[in-house]
Amino acid sequence: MIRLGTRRSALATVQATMVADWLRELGHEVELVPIVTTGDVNRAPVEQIGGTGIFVSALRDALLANEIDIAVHSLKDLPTQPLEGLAMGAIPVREDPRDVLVARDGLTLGELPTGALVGTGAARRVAQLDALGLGIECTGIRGNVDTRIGMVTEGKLDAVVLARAGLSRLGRLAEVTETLDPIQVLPAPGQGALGIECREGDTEVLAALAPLDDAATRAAVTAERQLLATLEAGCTAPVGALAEVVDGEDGPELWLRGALGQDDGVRRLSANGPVDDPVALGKALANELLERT
Ligand SMILES: NCc1[nH]cc(CCC(=O)O)c1CC(=O)O
Repeated sequence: MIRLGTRRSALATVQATMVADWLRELGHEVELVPIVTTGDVNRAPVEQIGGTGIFVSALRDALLANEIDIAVHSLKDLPTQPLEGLAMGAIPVREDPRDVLVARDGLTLGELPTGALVGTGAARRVAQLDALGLGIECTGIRGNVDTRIGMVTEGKLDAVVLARAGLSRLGRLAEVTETLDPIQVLPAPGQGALGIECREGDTEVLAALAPLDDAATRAAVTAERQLLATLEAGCTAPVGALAEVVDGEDGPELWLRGALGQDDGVRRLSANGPVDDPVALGKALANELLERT
């Protein structure tokens, strides 16, 4: 029996159930174990509670305490620093990594009037939206997907920006009014991907998870997360990144784009590298972003 730890939110539950179903299809027995994290209990802005890891610490503690065998994380919420004793057993095929707009009256970003109120507290999204010079105003919000979309439906906000992957998993893509082009808004490093953690050296669980891993997704998110780590930033930093395996002249290569919000605007750069060294690519692009500042 594999004990799978999950947060109780609708999105976390859907994600955990997906992973449980994949494992069951492979012939494993799986039990869901609900875990409450600081991020679920505390309604204050994420930046104030202490940033990185507030949604994952309790899950990781439960893994180390042998109360659960695997933890399913949204990779974008997972700190880049590896934790002693834990291993990333699988990174499954990623969902569409882009951000989306859910606006009143079916509006797109360019159709929002000057002064429109857009709900998002994420520094990455605020920096990139400001850089577009649309005259819209970003305001911080917290709460689950339902609460956020509700603020648009109830007329308290003109729009909210969310991860497409979350809406897709919750079956709410119909409410999307525009999918944001990464040329304008780069997603958070790891957005749309799941990270399935287990205990290091737990060979049975590692073997069970291995078939769920997708090499291209792992290469892409490794480059994105290395960029974030080299910038010494966390999930609350104004950093966007998106890597993809693309067809190069001599076969597949990794293409990484990065955005760094600063006082005077957003800096963007991109670079290509070999698929088998995503860490070097992430470091190189991060250093280039820093050099130009
Ligand atoms: N920060 C919360 C969070 N963590 C993961 C997702 C979406 C799913 C994903 O990116 O895998 C979301 C919601 C959002 O940003 O809209």
